[in-house]
Amino acid sequence: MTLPSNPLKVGVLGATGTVGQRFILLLSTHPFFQVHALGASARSAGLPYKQAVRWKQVQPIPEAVRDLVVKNCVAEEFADCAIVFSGLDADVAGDIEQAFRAAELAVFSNAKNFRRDPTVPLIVPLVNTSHLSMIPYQRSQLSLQKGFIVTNANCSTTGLVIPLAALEKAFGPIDTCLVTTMQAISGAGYPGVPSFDIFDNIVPHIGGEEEKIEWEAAKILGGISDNGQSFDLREKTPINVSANCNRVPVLEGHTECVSVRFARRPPPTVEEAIQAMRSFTCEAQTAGCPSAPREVIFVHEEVDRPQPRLDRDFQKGAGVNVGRIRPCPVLDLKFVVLSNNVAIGAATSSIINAEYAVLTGVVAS
Ligand SMILES: NC(=O)C1=CN([C@@H]2O[C@H](COP(=O)(O)OP(=O)(O)OC[C@H]3O[C@@H](n4cnc5c(N)ncnc54)[C@H](OP(=O)(O)O)[C@@H]3O)[C@@H](O)[C@H]2O)C=CC1
Ligand SMILES: N[C@@H](CC(=O)OP(=O)(O)O)C(=O)O
Repeated sequence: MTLPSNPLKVGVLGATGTVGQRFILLLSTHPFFQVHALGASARSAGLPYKQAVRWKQVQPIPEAVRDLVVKNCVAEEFADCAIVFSGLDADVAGDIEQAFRAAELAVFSNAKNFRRDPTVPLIVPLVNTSHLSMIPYQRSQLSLQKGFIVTNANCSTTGLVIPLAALEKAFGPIDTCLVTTMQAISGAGYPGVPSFDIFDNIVPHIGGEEEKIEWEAAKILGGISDNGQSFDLREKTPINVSANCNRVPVLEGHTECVSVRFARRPPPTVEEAIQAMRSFTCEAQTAGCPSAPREVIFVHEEVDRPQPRLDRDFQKGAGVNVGRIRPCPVLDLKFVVLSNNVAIGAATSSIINAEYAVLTGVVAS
């Protein structure tokens, strides 16, 4: 593992948005990274950050970025950044991130645009940091020396696959998974869902969300071919996921009710599943990533937990909360997951991915 001798200069694209603001806060005290450049739309470019942003965080804007002038998202303006984090709106993220990669920049993105790309890793850092091994092939396909794109997953996918990974590690493949989400309004960015739609209400549709969860789980939980040139997408051990997604009047924290069936018979008991989740560890912890949670999965014993208001900030939102692990009379087991959609569901994941890339030499420090 290589610890950087000096802080690395990093850029944040979409710095004024919901995810961008979380990047700013997390990076302002980061031991490896120093915010050097901020990018957003033409509406914000040219303004000091404090003027461009509609700041919605509890903590004040960090001193070091208050007066940084926001730039247009063009690669030349970020040329001296070792890493660029992207919290860009998906409508523009595709072209911008591709241009940054072509300019030999290392891009860690929250946007959906490249998640299905056959050479782009889709990494939930508490599950599959090993997929970074695809980077040499991605670079070779584009004749690049340093540039690449790594994505992190949809926020609901992220909360789901972490307990699934723990269960699969202990008990082998899960073949069926039913999940019903209750997703916070911050997931829709700012200003997001109109108050008239969400106050005193539940909206039983989030465009494209169910398809993303159903597809992304297999890429994350699957392996990489022996030659390091393709993701296996679980062809040999299919994991069939069916998702129902709902927007609920919660500010932060996505809750998911999950039922699973294992390929192996007999399936694990509730006690065995609790033990597997509690003892689950990941490479990001072993490697010493500073933003990795101490406990990947915190299993609650109380019958009425996890709850978003009480549990979303546990471990700064970097791990996941699981509760109510119990037998399922239709499949094998069922449980509830709570993950912080703007932390491990977004900015924290990108940052841990970047920390791991630095520690393992994928990004030179
Ligand atoms: N919110 C969440 O929980 C999660 C979000 N994501 C993904 O992360 C990304 C950001 O989401 P979120 O922060 O919620 O979105 P927001 O709408 O809050 O922020 C979008 C950002 O994109 C910038 N932007 C918009 N248009 C352009 C443009 N033409 N050129 C350059 N920059 C532009 C905005 O800048 P300006 O202020 O100048 O308009 C703003 O900084 C999205 O792709 C989203 O899908 C992923 C996981 C979770
Ligand atoms: N769709 C998620 C947030 C999001 O932007 O997802 P994605 O990054 O997959 O587009 C939510 O509304 O809670």
